[in-house]
Amino acid sequence: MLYRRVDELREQASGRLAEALRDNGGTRQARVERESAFARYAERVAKLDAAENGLCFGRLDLRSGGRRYIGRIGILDDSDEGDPLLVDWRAPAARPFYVATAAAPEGVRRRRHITTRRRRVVDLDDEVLDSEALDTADEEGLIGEAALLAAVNAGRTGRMRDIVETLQAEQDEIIRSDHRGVLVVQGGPGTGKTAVALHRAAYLLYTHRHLAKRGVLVVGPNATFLRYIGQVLPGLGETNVLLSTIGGLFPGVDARRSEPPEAAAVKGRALMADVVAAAVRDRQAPAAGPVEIPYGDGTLRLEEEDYRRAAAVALSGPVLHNEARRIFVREILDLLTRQAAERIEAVVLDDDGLPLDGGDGRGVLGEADVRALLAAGYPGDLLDADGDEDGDGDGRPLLDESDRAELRAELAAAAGVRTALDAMWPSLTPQRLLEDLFADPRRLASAAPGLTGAERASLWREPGGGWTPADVPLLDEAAELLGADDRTVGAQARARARAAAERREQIAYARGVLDITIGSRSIDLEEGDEPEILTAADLLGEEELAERQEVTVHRTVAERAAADRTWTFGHVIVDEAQELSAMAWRLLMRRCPSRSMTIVGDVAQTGDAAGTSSWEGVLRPHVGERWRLAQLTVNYRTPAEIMAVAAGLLAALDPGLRPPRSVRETGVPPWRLSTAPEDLPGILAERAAREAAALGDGRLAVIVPETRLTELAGAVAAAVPELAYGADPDLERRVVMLTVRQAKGLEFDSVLIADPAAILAASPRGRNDLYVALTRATQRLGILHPGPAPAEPALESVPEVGAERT
Ligand SMILES: Nc1ncnc2c1ncn2[C@@H]1O[C@H](COP(=O)(O)OP(=O)(O)OP(=O)(O)O)[C@@H](O)[C@H]1O
Repeated sequence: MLYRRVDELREQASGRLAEALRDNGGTRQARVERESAFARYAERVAKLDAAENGLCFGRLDLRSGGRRYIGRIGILDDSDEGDPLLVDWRAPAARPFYVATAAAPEGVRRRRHITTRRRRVVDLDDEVLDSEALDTADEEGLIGEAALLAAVNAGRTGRMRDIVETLQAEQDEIIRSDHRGVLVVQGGPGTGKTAVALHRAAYLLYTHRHLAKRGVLVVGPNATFLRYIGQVLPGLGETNVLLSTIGGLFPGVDARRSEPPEAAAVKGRALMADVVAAAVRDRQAPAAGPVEIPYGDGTLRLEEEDYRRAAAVALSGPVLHNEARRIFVREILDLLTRQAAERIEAVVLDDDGLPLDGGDGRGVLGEADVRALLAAGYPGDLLDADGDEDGDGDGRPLLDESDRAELRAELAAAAGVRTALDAMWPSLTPQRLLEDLFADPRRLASAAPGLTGAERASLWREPGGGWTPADVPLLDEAAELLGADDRTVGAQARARARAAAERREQIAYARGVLDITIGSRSIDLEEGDEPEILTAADLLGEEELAERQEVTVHRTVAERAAADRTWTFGHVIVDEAQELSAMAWRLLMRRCPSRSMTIVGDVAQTGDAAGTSSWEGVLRPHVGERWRLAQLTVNYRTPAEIMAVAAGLLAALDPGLRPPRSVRETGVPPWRLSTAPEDLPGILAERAAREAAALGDGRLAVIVPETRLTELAGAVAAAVPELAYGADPDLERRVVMLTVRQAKGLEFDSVLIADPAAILAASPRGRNDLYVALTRATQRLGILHPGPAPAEPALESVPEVGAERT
């Protein structure tokens, strides 16, 4: 019945879409009508398509006798009242499906999980929530246990799936949290932090429609991870979302360069904000003695105190470097014009202030200059201006205003003046500021007195060669202090003129849409229509509607946001947030002035040297105490057998940390195998081939130390040709080789870890890294180590297998 209704709705929407496409009436009104209909029906069809699989997955039988179906979207019947046939999982009426228990049934008598394959119901699972059930209630407090276990045991595909069908109560609480500020979701590996964050984004976009206008930013640790989670939100019908790494958040910069972790760690420190600020200040008229500026065949001269005074004027207001430069340039040009004018006057006036006939070589300007001035018409003007005809030398300036303006313009264009200004106070892009800073140890020493010599040395590099992810927050910091440089200002002015013209058109267009929507309300209103679209016409002004049109007709919110460094988002989600440096947090906070953020992470999994070990330390500078912590405690990924090993490592990491409780056991213990060091590549290849064959359609990851990636990939690829590896490996391949850094946030049916001792030794956070590697598997785990097991009790506890078994 539901699919029949979906078909009807899709047919209606497609019919209208086709009509809009077919109709090519040429009047403006017709065009407006067509485009508006097109955007609306295209979106409707896309939402219906996204909901096709697993359309309805739940049923609530209420104690009051009613019945409610829960699904991916809301659907109304075709009656005049438009009664709900299917309740959207995000609607308040769906909530009991996720939270009702026998102890707190929330008016529910029976909860049914419905499993479908295509359009067929293939399984049902009922829970009766009554007092009898209370006696046998699941101590684990799991909701819809059978469906949940089926979901967590299912083979992986290399793409994250949504979990709307089996969300658990502690997850639902976070997803629907009405907390407006920063919500931190802390939980061990596999507790569904990523899943919860994405579902929260979908929930917020559904519940607070205005958020769609500013969009949601989802920040993840790397491109591979973003691709892994990339389908979840579109699959839930939400598209106003920008997925990005921190390195991707500075438009125009592709931060792919790599650098030693120590350099990245230095760049991530909060102190770098002061370094960048000092680097900018150092470019604002630094003391350098008198400045001589060649002009004509003489020189103009600025005393230090002159340009320092000009700098003080430029910095007297709250202005950015490049804006202040415009004031500084104005002041300096005033000074130079006065100086040049005086010299001209000194040349053309005699001691009594009376004009001479020509240059006599006195003053700074030579005869040639004076001849040039004469040729340019100055003396003619001078003589007139000075009332030369009566020869009274009445003290009025020789150069009138237009002469001075001309002289000023000439000075402004003179190469010598420009070079001097550029040296005293250059117009800077963030890129130029940082390139100059990193390339010059003296600049660094001046801007970064708080860093040690070795730390400063780690930052040194030649200009050019691209940017690293850790540079991006510094570029952003610099952009905040610099403002638009001269070239950008010109380009912006042109773009503004274009945008103004476009906007005028959009407003006219919006007016048309407004008229149509209001005028044809009764015709337009149909079941399944989002009521807010209709009321929007009553509530929105033309301006706002124009903005909406811009969104739907021209570019999506995500596209606009991606291209604009100063875009601020309605909500920001940060995944693997423990990896972010203090500087990255500063950047993110600027993107979200409302501080409406969901931050998910696990401090025990921090691998980045610049990463965090305490949420409090990270957040206090930005939100004080105004953040809330929510905890997830159940691990849906890693079976108990594997988690026992990881828990041992966690205890060694920090006895205060508790591992999450695994939701299931598989009966398959992890294993380890010791090889002769030289045999590791060969045996690893053989094991990978064997494991891949046993997995069928499942996914296998081989996690290796970064330093051995190339060597081991070569060996394994010889035995498993489909192996994916490299900078951005294809996770949909059945077998993939990854470093720990790449494996973060991902999961696989089976995992092989090669050379754990090298992973432990590779960084000061080696144990955290190994903990991450150990917790990637949903079913099976094997560890191969050259020589004896590393001296970690947790690893030693893993049963060792002979080379011939496993
Ligand atoms: N309620 C649920 N129903 C079904 N599957 C779930 C549920 N919660 C989590 N999962 C599954 O558990 C796995 C782990 O989830 P997720 O990747 O979100 O965990 P995480 O806490 O972000 O892990 P990590 O910190 O290791 O990155 C995913 O496959 C997810 O689909």
